[in-house]
Amino acid sequence: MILAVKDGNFYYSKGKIKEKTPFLYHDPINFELKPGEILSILGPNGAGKTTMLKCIMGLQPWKQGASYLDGKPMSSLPQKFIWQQIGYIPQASKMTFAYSILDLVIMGRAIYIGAFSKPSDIDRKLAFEALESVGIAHLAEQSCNSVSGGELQLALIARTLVSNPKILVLDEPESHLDIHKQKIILETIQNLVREKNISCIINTHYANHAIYFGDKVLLVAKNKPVITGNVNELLNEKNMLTYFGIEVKKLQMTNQNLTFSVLVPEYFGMKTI
Ligand SMILES: Nc1ncnc2c1ncn2[C@@H]1O[C@H](COP(=O)(O)OP(=O)(O)OP(=O)(O)O)[C@@H](O)[C@H]1O
Repeated sequence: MILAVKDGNFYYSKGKIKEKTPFLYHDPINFELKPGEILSILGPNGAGKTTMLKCIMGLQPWKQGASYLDGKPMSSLPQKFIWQQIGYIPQASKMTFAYSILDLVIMGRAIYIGAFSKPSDIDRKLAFEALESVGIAHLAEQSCNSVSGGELQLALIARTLVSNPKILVLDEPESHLDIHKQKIILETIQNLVREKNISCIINTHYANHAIYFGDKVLLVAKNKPVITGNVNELLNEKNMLTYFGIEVKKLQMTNQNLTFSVLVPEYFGMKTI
């Protein structure tokens, strides 16, 4: 399935104020995402990344332009069909329902379970395996209300895994996770994309995570051109200064004949150890 956005732009209406509201993005959004591709969206706080994800999926209608699934305008497609294709994981938020973590994940199977049917043993098994794959199977019977924000985030990712989406959309999935859980999430996303040949859009504050995926990036910031392209070309010292106002060094490391790039903020180099 190919997801495309053509000439997308958006503004939040200012209630009754008649003045013309400027567009949130300096330029219209344009990209095409094929199976097996990962697009990382990077930009400072308030640049409009979450809004962009919502517009891309149709949760927030573009004020200009449109999103397309396999060439068909998303606005013309049934909601049920769209949500069978897209697995969306919003930013972590506290759940107020007393479901168990396992039940939360089983809900991800809803599109495969008949309206009047109960989840089968297979649904339960798949849900448990998804919890294992993100490293929190030990929390299966615990209530959603009694786990940490990061653990809940992992459970929401597991819930999306069991629904077998063709397009995975994640809004800052690593933001509440410790460094080991971040690794699990990054590897899980990359394996899913490769093995199931799905596509993925991820909002992230971690430029190095985008480099890890090594695929496409979209850079956005207030009053700056929106640019899209290859991670290795766009995530450089000049663009980090332009889009984030921070000086970084792009370092190259070689390990077992593989060369990796990493962006290191200059302030790390200013301290003497
Ligand atoms: N419902 C809303 N009504 C009006 N303005 C909004 C609304 N939601 C967000 N905004 C504003 O739109 C801008 C973009 O918000 P958005 O949440 O998309 O940014 P973001 O890049 O995801 O930020 P962050 O990195 O901090 O999560 C911000 O200035 C925000 O205050």
